[in-house]
Amino acid sequence: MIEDLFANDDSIIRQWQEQLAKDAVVLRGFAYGEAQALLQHIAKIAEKASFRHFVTPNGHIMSVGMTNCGTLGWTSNKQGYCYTKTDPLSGQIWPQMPKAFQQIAQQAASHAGFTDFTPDACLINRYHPGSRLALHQDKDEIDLSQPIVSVSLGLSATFLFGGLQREHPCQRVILTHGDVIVWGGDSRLRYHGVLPLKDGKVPWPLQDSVRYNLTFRRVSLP
Ligand SMILES: O=C(O)CCC(=O)C(=O)O
Ligand SMILES: [Fe+2]
Repeated sequence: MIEDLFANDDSIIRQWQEQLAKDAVVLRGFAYGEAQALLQHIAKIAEKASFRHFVTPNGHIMSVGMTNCGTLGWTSNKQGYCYTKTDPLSGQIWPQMPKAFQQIAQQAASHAGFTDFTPDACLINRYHPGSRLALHQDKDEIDLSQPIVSVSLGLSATFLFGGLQREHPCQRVILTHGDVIVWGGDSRLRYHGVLPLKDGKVPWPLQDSVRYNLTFRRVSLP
């Protein structure tokens, strides 16, 4: 009864955890309280390093818009995938990783049992309805001892979380505004992807039909 009273009250942050596999967990609502600040930082970063659609090595234009912050940024072109210190569009170094980004990433990682996570790269993904991310492994990082921390903001998405082989079955996980997934250790190289984004209710303070995802990585060895 009491719960029903608060069911539609967005000022109450509900947080819980769901274990997906060994060393992989969804932290529901973990970034909800920081969401507005994170979105403001994304807008500032995009003023310096705008969202763009990378071409994959096989010539496909990605439907997800991407940019980066941190000392290294993930890029793709016909030659392959790599991390660069500068933005190939501007020739400038990538925007600094905001403190608020580092904090939420470190807190989420340590909540999931990975202490001392020190990300040096944050890939920022922007999805519009219809955008998708094919099943892949995050394996361009030299340091695979640290986890991936992935923060979802905006429209809900269906995240596919598979096994260590592409053919392994995938769990379908609905990720909503403020959810965080952490995967590392034995799960670090699990395949994952995002189904084509559906339009839906856009959470405050966003106005457009959009989903952002912050993916924090440790690329280089400490
Ligand atoms: O958008 C997501 O939830 C996943 C993003 C992802 O897998 C990546 O950037 O490598
Ligand atoms: Fe990924």
